[in-house]
Amino acid sequence: RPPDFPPGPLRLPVWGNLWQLLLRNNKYPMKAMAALSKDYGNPLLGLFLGDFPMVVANDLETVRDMFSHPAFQGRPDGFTGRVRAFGRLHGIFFTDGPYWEVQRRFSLRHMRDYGFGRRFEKLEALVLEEVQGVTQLLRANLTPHDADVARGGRVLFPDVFAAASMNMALAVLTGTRVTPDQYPAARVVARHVLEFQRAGNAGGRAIDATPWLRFVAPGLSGYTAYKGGNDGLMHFIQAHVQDHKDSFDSEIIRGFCDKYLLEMQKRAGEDSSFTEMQMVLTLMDYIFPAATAIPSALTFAVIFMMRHPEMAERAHQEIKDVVGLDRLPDLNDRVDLPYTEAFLRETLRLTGTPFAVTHRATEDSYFRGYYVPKNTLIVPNAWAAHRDPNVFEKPFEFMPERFLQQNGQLKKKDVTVSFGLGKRLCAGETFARQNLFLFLAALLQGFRFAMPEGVPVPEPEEDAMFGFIMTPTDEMWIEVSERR
Ligand code: HEM
Repeated sequence: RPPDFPPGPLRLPVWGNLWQLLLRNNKYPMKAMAALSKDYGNPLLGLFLGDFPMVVANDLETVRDMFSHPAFQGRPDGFTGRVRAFGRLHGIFFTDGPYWEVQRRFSLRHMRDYGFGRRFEKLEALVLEEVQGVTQLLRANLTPHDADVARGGRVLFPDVFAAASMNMALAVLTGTRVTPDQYPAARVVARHVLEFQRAGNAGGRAIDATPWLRFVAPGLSGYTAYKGGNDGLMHFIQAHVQDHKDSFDSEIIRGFCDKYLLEMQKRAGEDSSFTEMQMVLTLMDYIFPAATAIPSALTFAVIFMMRHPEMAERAHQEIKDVVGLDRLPDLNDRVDLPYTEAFLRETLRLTGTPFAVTHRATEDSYFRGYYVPKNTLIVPNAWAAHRDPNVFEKPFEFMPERFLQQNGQLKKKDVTVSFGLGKRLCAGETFARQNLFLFLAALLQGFRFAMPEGVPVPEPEEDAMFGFIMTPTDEMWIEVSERR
């Protein structure tokens, strides 16, 4: 252990402290880390993942400071990032430094033109069409293309949201959408991406410590799911890119993909980071959270609706009073629906990304008086931060009202870190929050949900699946009834 490194257990051979984490809790590494941090009486834990030093923050204040530390804005250069793009680092999630800055800034600046990250009537209308499509399906107005997600009065979650959610991102990225006859194929892609999400996240994975595991145990190490999930999405995106290249017209820019092609044309001959591979990975980075994080968060919200019917009822009444039942809630209603918004925030607090996405120290530095060498893995344990008893009363309980003032209005400040903080803040936060709200409000307005007889309602704290994001239990067929 380096001198002045944060406290932690003895480093063991091969996997370093992964052994102790697995012993402590082999299902949820974020819980194992929180428990170890308690043992050492310190919110900051110093561990080793194989040969990599790793520093983990385990309470809200330390997590927030960690996110903002200027030396902690890198990403690990490891197996997880490189395997996505044939051994190179591309895209937004897994890059850092000037390359990442240029690419993140370019994507956000130009995606804004199509409504990403702001209010934009055209995109909002399109999203509401997608919400409408899902509510039609939930009302059992089924088309021949719905058989994979709706049968016998039951609907498959989170898959039911996948195509609609991908369409919202495609509207910005390519200006196209998947038509209902292509929904089953799009849902297969989203399933692949879900496997990718579940296989990922340095900080809990043996394959990051010992990449050779993929040769010995490709299935068990998560390699097959990770690589398969990535390749499934890559083929989907590459087909879109090929279509856009074939029909490209610099006078008619249909979305971010065309903007990127134009930029590549402008920079032809230059040694620049604007390459086709970077474009493909950027599109993938914006579509994979849309295909999985939004459907998973909505499914968790449905689970909380089943676990707390009285709270679903309260939100329903709020929507009924403000919007009525004859039209879908829209973004203008958002400010008048504080309980619905609080329901969403509470869902994200208790689910979401357990470790955000692992960061990397880009130089030797000190944090909270401890030495953190360059290239240390930086892990903000958001799971623990969101259960910090010094900040959240009854932290394990689902209590939307914790986000409300006495007068029922939303609290001005939201201290949670569901989307991270600082320079690496989730690039899709506004887009995600807006669209999650629109879908959730429609679900609360129009429907009740129940597990089939004899099947218990899941308890996310015990049975959600770990990965980059927490995802709901697999194969959730839920009974849906319409509110009248
Ligand atoms: C429930 C929904 C979502 C949650 C909870 C969420 C959360 C997060 C978190 C915690 C991070 C990592 C922040 C960090 O490294 O410190 C992140 C990164 C990111 N998110 Fe999201 N996200 C969601 C949806 C979306 C959506 C819908 C998109 C795009 C359409 C998106 C795009 C991104 C991108 C591109 C990054 C990488 C940012 C970077 O490395 O610079 N996210 N997200």
